[in-house]
Amino acid sequence: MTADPTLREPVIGLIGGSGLYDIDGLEEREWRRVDTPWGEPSDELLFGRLAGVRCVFLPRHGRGHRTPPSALNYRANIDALKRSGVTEIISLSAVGSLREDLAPGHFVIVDQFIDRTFAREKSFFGPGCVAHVSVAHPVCPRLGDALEAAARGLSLPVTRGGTYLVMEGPQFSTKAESLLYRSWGCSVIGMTNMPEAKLAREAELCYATVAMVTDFDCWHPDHDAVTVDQVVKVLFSNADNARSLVKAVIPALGVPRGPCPAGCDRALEYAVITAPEKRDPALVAKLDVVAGRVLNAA
Ligand SMILES: CSC[C@H]1O[C@H](OP(=O)(O)O)[C@H](O)[C@@H]1O
Ligand SMILES: Nc1ncnc2[nH]cnc12
Repeated sequence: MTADPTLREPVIGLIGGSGLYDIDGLEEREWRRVDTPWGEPSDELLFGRLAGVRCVFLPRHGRGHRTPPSALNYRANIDALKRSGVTEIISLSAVGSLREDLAPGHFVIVDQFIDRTFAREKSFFGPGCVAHVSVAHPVCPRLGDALEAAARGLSLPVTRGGTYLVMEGPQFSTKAESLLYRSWGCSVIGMTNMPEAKLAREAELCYATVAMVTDFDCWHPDHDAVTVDQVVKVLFSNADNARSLVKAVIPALGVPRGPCPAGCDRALEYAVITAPEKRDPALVAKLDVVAGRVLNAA
């Protein structure tokens, strides 16, 4: 407990992408099933402490990598993390590079996304309770600062800022698509960070991604096509660096925190537009953990 009532003990949520199905070094570790009104999360969640700081880890594709990007239950994953007490989420994701200077092994702390996904549930809200949150700045700068400082402290090759193009997949891009995304100024490409980042914002959770480059996608003259074996080779060394990064950043994030300076934890303040008497009680009940702060306010 902290003496100052305006400060909260942070609980760090970690979403592990391809190649990251567990987190070592956790004390008091325990895998626990978490039920949600949105269905099943990708797997049980791993609870524990790193350097005394409470952490909750979720392997995005499940242990053994069972679920492809389009079939992930992003709503259940974010709800499960929030109902486990998580206050901020660090996503660790494999990506292809769309820039010559971002070679395999490079980490990019992205600050923007272009969402080209089309076959996913993208909101907790809907008929009976309509809300529109801002995702103009989808990444929490406070988390980005902490991740950048930790990565630089470890001398990891890291770039702060960049746009992550989120494609539907599961196939990798055509060369024409890859060239198009480069012409849009995108830095990296992957299949999972949307709607994850949008849902984290709806759930008023700070969110940041460490995009870990595994390949040059197919635009690069020296890399004709992406293959999983090529990706996997880099994935495991990236995963080792990601574990070191997590260990380095957690103590910095573990100090009692006030409100998010960027307002991530108040994203719903003016977002719900449906008149209280017109709201669907069943949907409002489902939204209890995600949006109870604003929906249940007197
Ligand atoms: C195995 S390469 C393709 C796969 O990896 C990335 O997923 P994640 O963000 O969970 O690391 C990419 O988006 C694809 O889903
Ligand atoms: N080139 C690529 N395209 C989409 N997702 C990826 N994940 C890793 N590499 C990727």
